[in-house]
Amino acid sequence: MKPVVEIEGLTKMYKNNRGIQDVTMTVRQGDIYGFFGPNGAGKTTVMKIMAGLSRAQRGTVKLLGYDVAEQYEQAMSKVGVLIETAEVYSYMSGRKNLELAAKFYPHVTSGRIDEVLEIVGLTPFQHEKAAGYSLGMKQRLGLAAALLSGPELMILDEPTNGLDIEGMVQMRDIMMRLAREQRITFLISSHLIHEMELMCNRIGIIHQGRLLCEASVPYLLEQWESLEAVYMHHIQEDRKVTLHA
Ligand SMILES: Nc1ncnc2c1ncn2[C@@H]1O[C@H](COP(=O)(O)OP(=O)(O)OP(=O)(O)O)[C@@H](O)[C@H]1O
Repeated sequence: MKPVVEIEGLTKMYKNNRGIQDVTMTVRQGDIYGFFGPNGAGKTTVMKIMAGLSRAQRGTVKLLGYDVAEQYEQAMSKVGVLIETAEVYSYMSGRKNLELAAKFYPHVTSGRIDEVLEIVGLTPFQHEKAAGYSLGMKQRLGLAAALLSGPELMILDEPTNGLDIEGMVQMRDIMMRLAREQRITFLISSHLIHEMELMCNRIGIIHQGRLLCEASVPYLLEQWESLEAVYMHHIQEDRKVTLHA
């Protein structure tokens, strides 16, 4: 499978000496790649650099073969992004929010807005003000906005964060259906390991700014009882290395 995301040696350290160090990872076409790490591990930092919202000090990011820092427009042309919580104008209806987002894409038609509303299950609520939407509905509206341009790759930072069980299941079902039926590749960050186990075929584990492991989920589950066990093993090994360094 050809790589859709190629990240090499990505480093960005903030003044407080936190950040990410030498992160190298690969997402292949058709993956639902789980980018797993606890709070503060560095997931958002990596994703912001990927989306061109922040600059790395070292390293490169290629999306669909294009370097984000040097060929930004080509790199992002088939990429949908949802970083942190969806930006939703609550005084507008769900549909009006999408019409506003569609202005960034000259080729997006009103028919495409109908399609994405249908995909995320918001068709019956499209004319209601977003102020009355639940958090899950707002996240699904954000997902719809990210889908407008018909992306091949979706970069989603904690898309299920803060959702209740029903909201999580709905979001997960939509993403898995899009991957299966529309062959969209997903890079999804989360601090919920069970979510990753249910949804992802590959996983990258980041801890304190460093990628500790990248592997296929079925391969890991042949050797370990759960991804939680994989994670605990890797952070314990990492602590030993840090202790002896
Ligand atoms: N602008 C900033 N200035 C200083 N430190 C920052 C800044 N942004 C992030 N950090 C620090 O860098 C580290 C990585 O943060 P990041 O937000 O990328 O982690 P995360 O894995 O996305 O965590 P979370 O799930 O809590 O969002 C954290 O220790 C955080 O405190």
